[in-house]
Order: sequence, then structure tokens, then C-alpha cells
Amino acid sequence: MHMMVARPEQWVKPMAVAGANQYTFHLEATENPGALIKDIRENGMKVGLAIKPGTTVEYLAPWANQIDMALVMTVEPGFGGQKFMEDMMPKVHWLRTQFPSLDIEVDGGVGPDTVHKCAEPVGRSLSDILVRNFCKIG
Ligand SMILES: O=C(CO)[C@H](O)[C@H](O)COP(=O)(O)O
Repeated sequence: MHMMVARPEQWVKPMAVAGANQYTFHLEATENPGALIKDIRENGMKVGLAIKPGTTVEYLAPWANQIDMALVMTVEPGFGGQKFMEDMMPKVHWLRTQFPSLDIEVDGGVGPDTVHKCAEPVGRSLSDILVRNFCKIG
């Protein structure tokens, strides 16, 4: 579950009860990421940590060894259909280099014209999970 919400603390238990196996929250939305990570684990879920385009990857780095997945937003959160922000790719590259076993998700503007930019290999594939809400095939 990608929880693009304010006060993500309040939805941990309900999502676990609903059967979620991973809980991704936005680093910008909490004042205590460590406590939230612990709570998610204690509720039996994997931890995903997302950052908005304006947030530096160094802000995420202290938590990288405690999470299962880092999500680099390649659009501003809010709505679909936005243009892929290629200038977010250095964040992905840096994370892949510093934390080789960490799963990395890219969300926003991913499509036939941009997907290769997310997937160029750096040891292993640059990004592991690509999010696309609407995709026309054929
Ligand atoms: O919630 C989102 C952004 O707030 C979407 O996950 C993101 O925009 C992906 O959509 P698209 O298919 O348009 O790239």
C-alpha cells in the first residue's frame, strides 16, 4: 500500500487488519520515521519509504537499512497524467549504488517513452518497481 496521506501513523493498524503486506509512507508526512517503521514491522508488514521530488535522497539515507523499499516520486504527489521528472534519476542511481539490495520503486510519468530511463542497469536493474496508473497497450 502506498499511503500518500497526512499522519500515516493512524492507518498502520487498519491496513494490517485489512491484509496489507507492505506499508509505504511519505517521509515528509511524519515527525518520527523510526517509530513508524517499528510500528509497521510490529504489525507484520514490510516497510516502504517514499520521498517527494523536492526531498533530497540524503534525507532518506539514514533509514535505508531499516526499510524494504525506497520509493522515488517522479511526479508531484496528487494526480495522474503528469510528466516524468527525469532529474529524479540521480536519486535512484545513488540509492542503487549505496544500498544495492534495497528495492527501489519509481512512481509517476512512467510509460513507453520513459521506462528505459528507470530501468537502465547499475549492477542490478536501476529500479525494481515501476508504477503506472493508466497504460494504453497497442
Ligand atoms: O498517485 C500518483 C501521483 O500522485 C500516481 O501514482 C502517479 O501519478 C502515476 O500515475 P501516472 O500513470 O499518471 O504516471
